[in-house]
This record gives sequence, structure tokens and C-alpha cells, in this order.
Amino acid sequence: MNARRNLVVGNWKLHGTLAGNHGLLLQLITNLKGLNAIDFAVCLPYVYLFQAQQLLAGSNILWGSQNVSQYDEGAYTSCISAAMIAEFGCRFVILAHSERRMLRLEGHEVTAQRLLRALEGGLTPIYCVGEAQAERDAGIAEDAVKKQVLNMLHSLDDDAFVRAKQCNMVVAYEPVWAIGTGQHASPQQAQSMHAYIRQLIATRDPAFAQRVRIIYGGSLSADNAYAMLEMPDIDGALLGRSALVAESFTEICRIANSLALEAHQQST
Ligand SMILES: O=C[C@H](O)COP(=O)(O)O
Repeated sequence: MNARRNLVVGNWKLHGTLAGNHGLLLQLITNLKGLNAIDFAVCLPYVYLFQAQQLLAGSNILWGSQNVSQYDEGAYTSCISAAMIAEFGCRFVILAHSERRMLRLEGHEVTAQRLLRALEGGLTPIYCVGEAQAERDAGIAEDAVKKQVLNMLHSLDDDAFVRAKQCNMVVAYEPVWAIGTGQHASPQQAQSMHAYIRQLIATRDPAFAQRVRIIYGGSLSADNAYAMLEMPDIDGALLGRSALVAESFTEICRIANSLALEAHQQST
């Protein structure tokens, strides 16, 4: 653990019903009350953002969307703009998730435009990077991640970079082979990649690199959360399946919160 304020985010992906969300969110509000050493958020399908706003406003749980359009307005059927998302009180937006990249729905250029729109709209991007299994097997995991991080950094001009720093943009390391497979990266593998991503960000801004939150996603569960989150460069988690069960999400948040309290005590 480290001095950065850790962040646990649930990415609900294509899950939810009005009734089910209601129960889950109320349970999370109760369970997470009083855990104040870290930040928590849920990123829901667009159609549930209003419900999240109604239920979560006033709680210590933030919320966000799972994507945003590269367009502000116009004849773009089905697109949702940053301004629309912001109207529902969202803090976060997940960008560049591998499930979007793999389905070939978004390449680098589109993602770069979405990143700019999110920042202009006052949202905090959670920008995902991560290598595929074949890239890890070929020993080029770092190269693959480097390309994605540098693409992200290059897509930010100076004004956008200032916005990214002001809103505390988040980076998520999600090895593609670990997502939804039950096979998480080892704490050492993840730590090493997080430290590497931090180094890459330092090439643009060493001070921001020290404070940017780099969170881990990929089969993180209550069973492996302690080992992952105690690593010095892992600043929280992006959860898929574990975010859909109140007990799992709560347990991971409790682990992160107590690690943060321990780190705070050690530093004082
Ligand atoms: O955005 C979340 C990740 O894709 C992780 O999903 P998972 O926890 O189900 O492996």
C-alpha cells in the first residue's frame, strides 16, 4: 500500500435490472458507510445512471459510465455525450476497455477522441491498458502496454494534460488474459507492470506519475485482494464479476480501506 488514496471501482458491464440494482446499491450504501480511507465507485450501463444518481447521491459511493461518445452532439444515433453523462452526476468514465478494443469497436484514434471529450466534459477517465495472452507469452507484455500508455499520453495536448491532472485521471492495468478468467496476474507481475506504467507517465510529468492512481483489474476477488493491494504501485482495483455481489465488493473495499489505514498509521 502507499500514500495515494486508493480507489475501488465496480464495472458492471452488461449486467443489471432496476430491481436488482436497487437492492445491490442499497446494500453497498449500508456496507460501505464509515469506510473513509479510500474512494469507491460503480460504473453502470447508461440506462441505470439516473437510478444510481437517485440512490447514491449523498453516500460515499461515486458513480460513472462505461464509455462516452467522441461526439458532443449531432446525428449520431445511439451515442451518449460527456455532457449527458455529467448531467447524471457521474464522476468517472471507463475508456479503452479491452472488451471494446477486442470487439474492434474502438481503435486508438476513436479512444483518443473519447478521452478528450471526457476531460472537456469534466469527467475523470479510467483509462485501461493491458497486454493479450499472446503478447505475454511472446515476452512483449511491456512493449504492448508501453504502446498503449504512450498512445494515451500523446493524445493529450498540454491543455488536456492539465485537465487530466486536475481531475486525477486514473489508469487501469488489465491484462486481457486475466479478465473474467479466474486467472489473475500474480502480485509481482502486476506490481512490476504498474511500476513500469508509472515510469512511462513520468516521462511526461514526474510529479503526476507519483500521484496518479494505477488500479488493477482482472479476476481480482476477496481471496487475492490483500496480496494485490498491498503492492506499492497498485492503487486500487477495477472489478468485474466481484462488483456484482455486494459481499465480494464490500470485502474488497474493506481490505483496501484497512490497508490504507495501516499505511496512514505507518506514515505518522
Ligand atoms: O473492468 C473490469 C475488468 O474487466 C475485470 O473483470 P473481472 O473482474 O470479471 O475479471
